[in-house]
Amino acid sequence: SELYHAQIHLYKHVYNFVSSMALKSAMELGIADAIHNHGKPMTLPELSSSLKLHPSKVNILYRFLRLLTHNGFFAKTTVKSNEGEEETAYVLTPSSKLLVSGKSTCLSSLVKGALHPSSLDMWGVSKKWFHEDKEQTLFECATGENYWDFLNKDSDSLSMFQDAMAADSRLFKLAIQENKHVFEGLESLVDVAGGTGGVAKLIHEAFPHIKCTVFDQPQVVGNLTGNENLNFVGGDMFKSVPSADAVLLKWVLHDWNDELSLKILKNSKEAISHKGKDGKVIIIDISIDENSDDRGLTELQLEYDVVMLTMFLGKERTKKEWEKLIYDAGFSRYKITPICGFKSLIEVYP
Ligand SMILES: OCc1ccc2c(c1)OC[C@]1(O)c3cc4c(cc3O[C@H]21)OCO4
Repeated sequence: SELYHAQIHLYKHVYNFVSSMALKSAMELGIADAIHNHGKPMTLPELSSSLKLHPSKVNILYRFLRLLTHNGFFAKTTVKSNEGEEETAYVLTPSSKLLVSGKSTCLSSLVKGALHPSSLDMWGVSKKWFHEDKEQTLFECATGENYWDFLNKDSDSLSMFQDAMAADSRLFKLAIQENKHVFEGLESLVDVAGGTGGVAKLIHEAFPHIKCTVFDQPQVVGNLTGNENLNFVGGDMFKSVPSADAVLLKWVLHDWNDELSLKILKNSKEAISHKGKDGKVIIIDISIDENSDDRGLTELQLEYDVVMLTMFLGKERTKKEWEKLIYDAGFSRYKITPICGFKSLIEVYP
């Protein structure tokens, strides 16, 4: 009946957080690493002892694994025990392979950061946030400070955040390999808000002749040293951007509203102005396709939009919104290419 399905729909959304927290627990316990290192399907007792859990926790581990297996993070098979009996054993799936540490595809630090209390606790004041007249993020409403100020004053949170960004950047390696043409012909590139240089290092590896500059706030790049073709420059992207043949803006503009994004794009346009028509700005961000029939992808993109809104007063943009922003910044042409996962690569030309 309609009432039955409406209840399932509502209750499922109430308890989605349990699936998020079960995933977080799997990451914290290192379940994916244990199964990966076991080298073959792993039974529950083998997994429990590998995780050094107290025997009383074996059934708790089973209940978490049952939910995570149902959600596609593990799969069940059977193995023969020494006595020749069939035993249930667990194997990794493509999703839990993203939790195997040490691999370039490991996203554990993103799971840790995105599900850290500093990202969740703010939701306790959402009603107050909706009813106040101040324009501030939910994070500021809850903590009294801007998220970036919070990161810059708490080195553990800053390194947790940077580890998360670096994890996502490592996956960007696949995008670079699939889109070499975007970087060919460039002699220099400045990675704006490039943090600790994760992306610049990937570009430098793939294109050693490109002179890469990582540009971020002084307290982020201050004590970082590069090499002959990879250097770090401190500054304020809202004032000016160091000049180069190309400016890279990966996961930056979605942190900022249109007015501030326009400022960053105009400064980026200035930075490539010496290259005339050959200069370009490369934006890596979500481009929401409202006509997409991939409801799961759109749900993730709209969830990211609310995360950016509540933490940065930022936004994820639709294709039309990107077009308006790009033209308002004075650029003449752009090209959007979907890249690995849920983001797009937008080449913008003066
Ligand atoms: O554009 C930058 C950018 C890109 C992604 C994310 C950002 C900001 O903040 C929200 C987020 O969900 C988040 C919050 C975090 C974190 C990672 C993390 O990933 C997500 O580590 C600590 O807190």
